[in-house]
Amino acid sequence: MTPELVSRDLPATAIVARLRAALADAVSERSPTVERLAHARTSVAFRVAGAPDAVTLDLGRDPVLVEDGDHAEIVLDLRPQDALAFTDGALALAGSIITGDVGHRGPVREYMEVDPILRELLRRGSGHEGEDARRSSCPARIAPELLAIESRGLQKSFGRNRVLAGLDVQIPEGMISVVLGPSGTGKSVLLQHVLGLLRPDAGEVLIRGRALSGMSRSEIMALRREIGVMFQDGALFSAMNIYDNAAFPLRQHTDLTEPEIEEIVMHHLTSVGLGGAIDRMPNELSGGMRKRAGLARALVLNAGIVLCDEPDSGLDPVRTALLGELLVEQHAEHGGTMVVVTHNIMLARLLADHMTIVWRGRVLESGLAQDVLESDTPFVQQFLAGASEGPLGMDA
Ligand SMILES: Nc1ncnc2c1ncn2[C@@H]1O[C@H](COP(=O)(O)OP(=O)(O)OP(=O)(O)O)[C@@H](O)[C@H]1O
Repeated sequence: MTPELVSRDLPATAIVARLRAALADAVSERSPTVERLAHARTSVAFRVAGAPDAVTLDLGRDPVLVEDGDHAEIVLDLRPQDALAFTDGALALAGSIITGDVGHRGPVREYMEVDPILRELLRRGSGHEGEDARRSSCPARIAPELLAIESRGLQKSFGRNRVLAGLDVQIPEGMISVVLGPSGTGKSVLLQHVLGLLRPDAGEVLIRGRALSGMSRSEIMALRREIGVMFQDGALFSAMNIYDNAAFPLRQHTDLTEPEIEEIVMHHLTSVGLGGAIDRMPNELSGGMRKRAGLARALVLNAGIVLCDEPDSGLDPVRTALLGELLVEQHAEHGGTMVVVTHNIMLARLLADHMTIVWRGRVLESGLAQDVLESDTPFVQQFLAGASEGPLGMDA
């Protein structure tokens, strides 16, 4: 690779051709490693084995060579739905996303398997049908270093009500992951375990590879700062206006000055369409507005993981779709890992890069959304169709 590999002046088609070549090169004989940025959605750095330098490919500016061992990234400022346009050379590339720290080095293929954009680039760029088919099959298990959240054999009962029955969930870093399941199947209980609000009867939860069970109370409190939560009902403080609700986490967890807080809060409230409603009290808002205020509050700390518990509850289908689009937009802007818990299949289809179907406290199916949606497994088909006939019964 050379510094001329990608340049802003190149036409999109040339950028695509060069990037494809670089990616193809990267997963073949040179066997480089990829550096994953913990908070970035599509930032990837290639380090070519044996080369003295790492190459930074930043499509928003000229590429830069950095010294071996330094921070380096390739930044593709693309949303998943733009990946096809990008590979067709029809999309002009702009901007960049550079956030977080290098979190992992490993074979680029591992990263590729959980990053929908890289997968698509490589799949379409390879030109080998057989290889395409192999690459598009979702790995049964994702490398632990690439997971934002993992639950292993999680069990939880309330009295005689067994809610989680050995739940193995894998939430990959950097995507919108939807945990889909019918009411009462234990999705919210899972989120409470992730936040350290409930202790499992057996099994464990790991956040970015760290087991919650091994953490002290203060470490769990610190961890919660890394996790933004959009609660089911918005969970706004009724005595505070919208501005103060959104400012609350910043006032509680940071030393920022009020002007700095104002800048952040106004940015987020404006981006969720509430810039004109900052003085309103929660009871003066519609259900959809309360959700959006809750989302803004979940985002202000720029947490690497955002959990959204039933964001569609109480919303009609149109408002649900609008909120879904807002979540996709916000994720594209801020990156990170977004976990959406819902029983709404329409919302899941709209949002999910990755999907986990939970049934009776166990995982039925998990993988990249396109693979899960196309699964021919009878119980997944029945679940996605919402059909009463099939292997899933009341007592399944
Ligand atoms: N703190 C608790 N004490 C006792 N039972 C609980 C507690 N929390 C949850 N449960 C029970 O656990 C089961 C699963 O609840 P959970 O809220 O996780 O379901 P869910 O999948 O999120 O469903 P929904 O879509 O309705 O929110 C329910 O039977 C619920 O009554």
